Amino acid sequence: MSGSGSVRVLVDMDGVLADFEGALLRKYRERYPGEPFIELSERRGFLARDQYRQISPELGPKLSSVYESPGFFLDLKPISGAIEAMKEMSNLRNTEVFLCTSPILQYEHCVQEKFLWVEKHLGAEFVQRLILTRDKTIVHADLLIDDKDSIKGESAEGIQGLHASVKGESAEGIQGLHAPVKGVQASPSWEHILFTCCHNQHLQLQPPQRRLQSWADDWRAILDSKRRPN
Ligand SMILES: O=c1ccn([C@H]2C[C@H](O)[C@@H](COP(=O)(O)O)O2)c(=O)[nH]1
Ligand SMILES: [Mg+2]
Repeated sequence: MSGSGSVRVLVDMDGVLADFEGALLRKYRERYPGEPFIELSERRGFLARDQYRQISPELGPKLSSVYESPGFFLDLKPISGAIEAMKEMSNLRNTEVFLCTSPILQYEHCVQEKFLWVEKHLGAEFVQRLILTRDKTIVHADLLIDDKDSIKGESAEGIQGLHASVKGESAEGIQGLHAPVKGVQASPSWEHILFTCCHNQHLQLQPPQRRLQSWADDWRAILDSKRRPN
């Protein structure tokens, strides 16, 4: 992947650099004080909206109205140690750092606010390193540090996932939409490092899958493990 001794790292934003879950719970409770809520220690599954929907169908849209509101993404607080780690990481020799984040489909505020958040907390030089994509599997790197437990996309694995989820469509239609592109690799180039977040902390990883418990954990050793000797 990267040259001898060098490493390219993708770092996710929500749940890794920015405290999405903490802000979501706090602002949801402010907006809907009488409604049931889920303590962060009880969160399960990547999409908070889905867990709220299981309590009651109308809670899903109520929850998403919070992160679709102007100012939500810009106001997110940095996760402890994240800013310091990013600055140190980007100053390491032979180390390329990119931010890689998926905007919500109601992108009106989210997209601009993600750029503004990066400039505010990390500085203008990191704005140049910001990748917004709904499919992280097609971005080439050695590592992806991300709190989402299952990252799917247009890799072969992702295509199978899409086929399985598009029930009732003819095979022809699915192939037309998601035909594998000649020469495209069958799986992402990066190793996914699961960043611990309230919604994934209970998950038991299967070796060789690895976690980063927090920014106080040894992220330097994880980067070094991907460096090829000179
Ligand atoms: O219930 C939820 C929880 C999260 N999201 C959105 C919010 C973020 O924009 C993305 C996550 O992006 P990552 O780059 O994977 O961190 O998911 C949501 O829509 N609903
Ligand atoms: Mg995330």
